Amino acid sequence: MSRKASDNVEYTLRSLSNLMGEKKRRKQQQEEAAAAAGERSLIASAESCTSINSQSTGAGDLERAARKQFQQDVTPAFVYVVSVFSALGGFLFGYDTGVVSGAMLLLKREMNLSALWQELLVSSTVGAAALSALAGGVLNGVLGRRPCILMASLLFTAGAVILAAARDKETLLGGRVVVGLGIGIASMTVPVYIAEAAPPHLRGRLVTINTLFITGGQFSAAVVDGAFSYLARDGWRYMLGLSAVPAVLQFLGFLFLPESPRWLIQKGQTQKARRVLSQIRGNQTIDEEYDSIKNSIDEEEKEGATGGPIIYRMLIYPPTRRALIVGCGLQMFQQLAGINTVMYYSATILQMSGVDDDRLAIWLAAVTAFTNFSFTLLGVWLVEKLGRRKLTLGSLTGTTVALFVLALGFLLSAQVSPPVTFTPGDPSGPNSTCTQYSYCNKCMLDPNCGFCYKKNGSSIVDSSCIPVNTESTDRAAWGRCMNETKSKAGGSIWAYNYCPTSYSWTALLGLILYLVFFAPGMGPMPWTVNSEIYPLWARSTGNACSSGVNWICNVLISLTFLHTAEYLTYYGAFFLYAGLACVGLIFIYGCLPETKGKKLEEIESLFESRLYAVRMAMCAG
Ligand SMILES: O[C@H]1[C@H](O)[C@@H](O)[C@H](O)[C@@H](O)[C@H]1O
Repeated sequence: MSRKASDNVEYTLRSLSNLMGEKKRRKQQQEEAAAAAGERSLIASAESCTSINSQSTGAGDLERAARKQFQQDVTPAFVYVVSVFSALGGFLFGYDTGVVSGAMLLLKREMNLSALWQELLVSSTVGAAALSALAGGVLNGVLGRRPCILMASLLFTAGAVILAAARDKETLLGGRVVVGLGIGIASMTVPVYIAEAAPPHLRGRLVTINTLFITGGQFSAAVVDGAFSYLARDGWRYMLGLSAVPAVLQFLGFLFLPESPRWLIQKGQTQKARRVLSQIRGNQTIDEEYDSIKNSIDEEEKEGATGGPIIYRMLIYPPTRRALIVGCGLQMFQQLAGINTVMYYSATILQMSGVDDDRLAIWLAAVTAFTNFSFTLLGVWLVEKLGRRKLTLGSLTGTTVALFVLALGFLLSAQVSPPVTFTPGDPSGPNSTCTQYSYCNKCMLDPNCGFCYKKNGSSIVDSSCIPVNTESTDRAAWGRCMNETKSKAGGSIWAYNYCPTSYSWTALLGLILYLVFFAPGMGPMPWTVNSEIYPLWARSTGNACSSGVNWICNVLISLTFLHTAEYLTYYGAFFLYAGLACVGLIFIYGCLPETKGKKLEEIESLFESRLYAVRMAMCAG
């Protein structure tokens, strides 16, 4: 692209930002310095968790008023443009991880995929994301944030094209790995980039927007899956290929967006860093911010003279070691609380609750994704009001209760599981285990069997356990439920993966409660907190490790869910997640400090030994 074209687009982006912010800024220019000074002293006074509790006092009112004034005065719209273009990486993360379940329904028929290949196509992306998130630490440190985001958008685009054009399953696998590599890099770079560009009072909100985009991507994927599921052929090509659109948009946008000023200062590119800082801070004076970043880098360089790989230096230096434990712990408990299992099995949970139309279940899964999205929006609003700590603790407490309700729902459903009342002759011979089960619950837990029944009013009659069709789980291998999958008046109903009981609403209640509580806090906070708790020299590596932990735990939970459910039953699996969430609650209560409103350069001190212990005791008290 020519220099002139690049200048034009940059000019357009700047004009867009100016249009949104300049007028108001000029009008209130004289008041800026006073408001900024007020903000700085207020931020300094908000040092400890206890000061957050003082919001109802007169000082709290004053703080709120000054903060509001400050935000109106000096937040240039350019920082929002930067955040939204970066968060397209989050959108693609959500879209590409979410779209595959709907695409798989069509793919497995058209490409005749075995269960192993289906599993491979889903988990190869998450596995590749784990690897590239870990590698992203080195890339971020060496190349900078901007080239990494550009690289991720290229990978997203290439992956989408490969997938849309694939003629065989091997090419599909290649495409899914390429997309996974993009997801991993984007997931660790975007939060860091936004956090480094944002002003302290907006940082939490802007980084949380990235998670809003992740859940927005998951919701869009569910809608696209629903819409293209009506296409008899090649619907999956559109589902998988459409992600090229936001990927290309992000690539083009990032050709004109700047590198992170903190990375530039670290690399000694001071003139460029100053230019970028003034670009993202508008007319606000940047000297103080520049000096504070520069000083902290100089200090880090003095302290970090010990040498050795960054991860080693992080581990031997107590503040960064503590930050790493907090960051990785948050990401681990986010996944161990089972979000992706709950999302993935939402259709099953909904079917359990009496939705016995497949297509309706797909659309209701979109409603689930929308609930996750809209409650993440609540998180965007709450993060600068409640702070990270309160929001995370409140969210995980609710999530734990919801997991108990979900488990209870499955338990009650298992206890009142309908019996098998009718055992038809088995054409596949006496070897089928399915026809030997006497209750639906046993039948449901065996992946090879399904429950075929009729309804007489509200009672279940003529019920049998029959092997599932090898081509599709939405019908039986033989017998009455071989053709009929839906409930017609007096017809047979095929229940795969669930049992029809009158307690299923409890699981539905658990599902709704889960999303309402998880989405505003446990969904976004692990990403947000990780983007801010490490000093600059350790930021890339810290985020690479914690994102890697997130993806590894994601694979672990998704791959083991079915086996866990087989050994422990469904309710056992959800009781296990609830137990893990309780452990997470204790961990977060004891270790997560409040970072709201602090400059990135101040946050390291929160993890210094004596202060850390005192602060954590104060927060806990
Ligand atoms: O923060 C996100 C979000 O909560 C998503 O819904 C979930 O699928 C991801 O695994 C998680 O990292």
